[in-house]
Amino acid sequence: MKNAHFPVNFLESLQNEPGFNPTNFVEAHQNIAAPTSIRLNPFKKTGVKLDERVPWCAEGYYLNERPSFTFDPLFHAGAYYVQEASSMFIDTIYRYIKQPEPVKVLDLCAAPGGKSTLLSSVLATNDLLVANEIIKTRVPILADNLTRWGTSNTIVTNNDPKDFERLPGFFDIILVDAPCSGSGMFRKDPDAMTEWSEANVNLCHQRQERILADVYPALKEDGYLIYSTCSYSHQENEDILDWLCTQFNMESIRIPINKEWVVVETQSAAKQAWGYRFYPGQVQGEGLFAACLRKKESAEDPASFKNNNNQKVDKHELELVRNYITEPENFYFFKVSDDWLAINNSHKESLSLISHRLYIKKSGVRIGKVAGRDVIPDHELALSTIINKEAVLQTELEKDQAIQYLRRDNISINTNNKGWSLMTFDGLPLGWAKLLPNRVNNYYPKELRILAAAPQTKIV
Ligand SMILES: C[S@@+](CC[C@H](N)C(=O)[O-])C[C@H]1O[C@@H](n2cnc3c(N)ncnc32)[C@H](O)[C@@H]1O
Repeated sequence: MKNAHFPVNFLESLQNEPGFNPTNFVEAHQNIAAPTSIRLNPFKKTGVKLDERVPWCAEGYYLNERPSFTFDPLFHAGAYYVQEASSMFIDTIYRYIKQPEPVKVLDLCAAPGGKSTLLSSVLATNDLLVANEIIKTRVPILADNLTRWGTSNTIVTNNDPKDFERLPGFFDIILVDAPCSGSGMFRKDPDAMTEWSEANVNLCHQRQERILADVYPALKEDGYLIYSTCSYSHQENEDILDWLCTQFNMESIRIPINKEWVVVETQSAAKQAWGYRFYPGQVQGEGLFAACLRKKESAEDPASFKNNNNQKVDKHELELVRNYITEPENFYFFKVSDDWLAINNSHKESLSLISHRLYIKKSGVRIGKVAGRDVIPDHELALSTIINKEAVLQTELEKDQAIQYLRRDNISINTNNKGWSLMTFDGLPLGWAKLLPNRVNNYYPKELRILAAAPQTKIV
């Protein structure tokens, strides 16, 4: 990117920000391209070898160039997520505050799902992740990314932060990756510069306070709040930490960082709350601010949560669908309309509570519908990490065939097998097809199919 034209007053407004180096910063925006980075899915291992690690994230790697992810079947299989490197710092924070007991985690501002898939990688099966997005049109991308990731302990909701007051003291950890003025993304998205103004920074600050005040009651006593923005502005970062510590009796948590990362550790003016700033030109990544605080005061008694969700179960159908899941004894099976779903047993009660208080868009893994003695398997099952692959046919595809399949084109396969089959690439499922005597019916979801023309350059 050449000759970055920063908004009026932008650079001046950053002069006193901790660790800000205008020379490095301008140079990075004018002459250094934003690095490309991906985060591998620890539950979907492939033979891909990468060597340049993102230092603050166990599964994060830099790539030498930006390949066409759309034309990489492993991307569609959920083997990795394309994520800006600085954002992966949430991995360091989570691993530091991680408790031995099962936790309930809320990602309040979750779409498109970068930090949700990250959290989902570090959570155990008996931990619960609620990934929420307020904007309805952004929920499908969040749900699709989590479906690709394949974990079974996630619930996706579409609610306003205020609605979470219906779950007082419910969450052990809340991540608020707040909507912000977006200056941290200027290098990747120079168009964002046109929207920046000091007035907008102030509006964002007010909205951030409102979001945090709304969700605060849902955090348990001694629970952790992780706050992040992709803004450099004090008003949206350290000032928010001061406001939180003043308003809510929270204590700041200092996160150990390695000096070699060149992350800037800051403290807020009034309460000396710790924060972590990432500047392009100093770190290999974009702008990020992150901080972690702990709630000290008592929440409402979580024991007030009671539920009664004993659905009548069709035993014949249940027997059929159980076969599709590994270790079905660890799962609670339930129906939504005609679809069977499964979620870890430990989340049965949470699911029931949440379903009475919030608007659920996806929960656990959708297995499919029972039709007579058959199960029509769902796409979510194909991509999930709990599918019992021994119970289903599998057809391994070459790369060209995989792309045809992902385009939802007709594919021809030389096989004598018949019936539902997982279509796999490099051993990882991409979706379902039905093998018939003379043809293959492609059941890749229409809304997910590749529409783009093939790239001219070589795919790496
Ligand atoms: C920085 S983005 C989140 C990125 C996401 N955490 C990730 O890592 O992929 C902020 C999100 O907050 C949502 N948002 C916007 N206004 C909001 C509000 N008033 N309350 C809660 N969320 C809001 C946006 O739709 C957006 O998805």
